[in-house]
Amino acid sequence: MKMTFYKYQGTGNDFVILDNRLQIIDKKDTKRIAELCDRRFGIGADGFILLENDDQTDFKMVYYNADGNESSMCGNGGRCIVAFAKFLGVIENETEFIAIDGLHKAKIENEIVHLQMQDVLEIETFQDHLFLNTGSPHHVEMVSDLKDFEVKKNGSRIRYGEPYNEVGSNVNFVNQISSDHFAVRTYERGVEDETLSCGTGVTAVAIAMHKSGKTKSNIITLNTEGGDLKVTFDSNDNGYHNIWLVGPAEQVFKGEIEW
Ligand SMILES: N[C@@H](CCC[C@H](N)C(=O)O)C(=O)O
Repeated sequence: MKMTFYKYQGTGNDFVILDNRLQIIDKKDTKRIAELCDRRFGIGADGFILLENDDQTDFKMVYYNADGNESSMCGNGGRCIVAFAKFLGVIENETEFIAIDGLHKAKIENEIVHLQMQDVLEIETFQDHLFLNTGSPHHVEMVSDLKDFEVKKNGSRIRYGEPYNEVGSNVNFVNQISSDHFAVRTYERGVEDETLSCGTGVTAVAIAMHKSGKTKSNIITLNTEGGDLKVTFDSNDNGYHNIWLVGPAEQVFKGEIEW
């Protein structure tokens, strides 16, 4: 059967998105999803996303990594699916939708998508890194020379090493630019490579930098290889609340695939 697909990107993290409100897609077809995400033999993307109906919210987001496996939350994909829902006429400028990690609020202002992330109540602090879950698991480590840093080599070593092993973690390497501005490069599990940006990753970095005292600000700019994102939050003794990931999300092209 022929299906229309849409390609979106959010700060260079790119996704194939399909409208699956009629439940046409075989969601267990890992091989087909991986083929579509392949940059040489397919459309090419870091992830694959389905927009589906939900009884209680405006829509449901189902997220797969480029390897074809359903995974945990994708922040940039979340911003892109909000833009897609508006494009389809499913929402106007404000929404509540459901994803694998729970309910998300979002709004679109001047083409910029603001996505509310889950509260972060647990952060593990180690000598050279922090570990936290912002919808997806993230290892956050500061490095001195981010520009020339070997993200794929070091990221994959950490991702497959102790204590993460096969389940893995995404790995973020960070440089501080100013009191409230950081540069980030991320190795993503499930893509098994560096991506140009990771939304749950920059959210984790902003919170980790605040937790470790590198910044006192609760409005943080994150510079990724694919563009700038902002993360804002409130914090108290219990953790981090009212967390918002803010940035652009753009439809790049659409086409037809055989499914
Ligand atoms: N690109 C994403 C993260 C997607 C999920 C991740 N690869 C995982 O499996 O944990 C983002 O923007 O958050």
